Amino acid sequence: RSRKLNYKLPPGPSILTIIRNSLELYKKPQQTMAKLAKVYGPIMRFKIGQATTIIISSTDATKEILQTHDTLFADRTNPDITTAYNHNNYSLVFLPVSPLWQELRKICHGNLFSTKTLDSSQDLRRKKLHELLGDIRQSSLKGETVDVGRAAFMACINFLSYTFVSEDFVPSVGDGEYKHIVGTLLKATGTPNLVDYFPMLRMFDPQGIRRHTTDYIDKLFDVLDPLIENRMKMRRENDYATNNDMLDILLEISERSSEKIHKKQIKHLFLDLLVAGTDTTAYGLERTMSELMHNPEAMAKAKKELAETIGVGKVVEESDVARLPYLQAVIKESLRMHPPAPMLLPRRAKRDVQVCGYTIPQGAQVLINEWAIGRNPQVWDNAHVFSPERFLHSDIDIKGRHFKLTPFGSGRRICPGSPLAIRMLHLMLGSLINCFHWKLENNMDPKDMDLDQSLRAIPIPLLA
Ligand code: HEM
Repeated sequence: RSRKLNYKLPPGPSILTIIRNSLELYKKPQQTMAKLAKVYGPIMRFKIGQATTIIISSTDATKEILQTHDTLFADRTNPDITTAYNHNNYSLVFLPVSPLWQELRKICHGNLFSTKTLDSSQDLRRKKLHELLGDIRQSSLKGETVDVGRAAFMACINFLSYTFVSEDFVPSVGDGEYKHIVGTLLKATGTPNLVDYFPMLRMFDPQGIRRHTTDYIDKLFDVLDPLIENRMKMRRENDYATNNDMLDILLEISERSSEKIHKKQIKHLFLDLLVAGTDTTAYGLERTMSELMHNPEAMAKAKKELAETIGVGKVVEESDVARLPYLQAVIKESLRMHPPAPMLLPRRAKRDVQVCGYTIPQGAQVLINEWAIGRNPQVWDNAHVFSPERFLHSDIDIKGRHFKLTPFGSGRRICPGSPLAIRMLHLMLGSLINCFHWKLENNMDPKDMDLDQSLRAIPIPLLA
């Protein structure tokens, strides 16, 4: 009897249902999966070609996967695209748990994203923040509309490139082109690739996804290669003074022990960090600004807190954030309703694993529908209402310990960049609303906003 129960597979839609919903699945995957989960349950199986995917939208199952059985789900599925440039052999995001992956995680945790390192690189981000605010001030003087998503994207690239190499990538590649490169890489990672479902098509690369990706990685490496070479040369000079950036830290580790990390791994690591960190953080910022504009009461409270704590018109410092509990609650609430990685990143079952009474088969790809959990009325009171207050007297955090809110994942593969992402989000959001008043383009009423659309708004400066 129990044996039979042990081998129960999760239910799931038939191939016909999948085909019928394919356009919607492609355009709004997390919403469509949430709708299907209402019919098939919170542990749902999709089988297309040779690939089995399990979609999870319950907190219990999330906890079992990310905590109880973390070691059995710690590898990722490797989409064909990651084989471009042999990235799969170096990638922190896609390597299976292995000595190299462990070394890279250790470097991230102990060096790149440690509190000490991030504290000592704050000046670099402060400089970039002032530039962002300067650009917005220029727009405000001309009464120009700001495309908030685009401004956020460019700011995140600059924040990251400065934190990584103390230089802007943008001038070397050209502003629009960089967005295009990262945008294309991200789109390619998110585009369903026939090869992943039907591996025999691999040699034909029918959608050209691997080909395109290789071209774009090429462009990014054309920027990174000379940057790294140049720094290596400079470091050999006697009077070299460190930049306090991540490239120096990585080269120092490499000089001490080249088997830990070498030049090629450094550029693959930067590729991962840029692709994983830019769009997610920019999306988080844009959606939070949209929610605040749509909810004037929450905006007023956040502004009041800033005015009382640091003074109107002042730029937020990283050290101010601990004294801004409402701003922190706003960001948590936005990550609940608009997780930038709505299905987290895929995990892979190492062997058959029992989860909440079902067997997840070995090799299955497992996706957690974070978006559906964040909007589930059985998990959250007034799940569809933006209410930062829910976090004010609650111990729920975003560190992967509370399985109803894991926008950065949890367990061994939890996002290593979250300490930097959280700093960037608070700095940018706090300063944008403390230094400017914002109104929607064309006098649009905030009540009529479509919160999934890009945000276009006009800044009006607030003087210190
Ligand atoms: C709001 C911004 C961000 C969100 C919501 C986010 C979310 C995530 C999620 C959900 C995962 C998968 C976790 C899991 O499997 O349990 C992840 C992994 C990762 N993230 Fe982030 N991330 C953000 C920003 C960043 C930044 C700024 C960086 C680096 C600069 C970064 C680097 C990475 C890397 C390298 C991984 C792969 C780790 C591994 O597989 O071992 N992320 N992120």
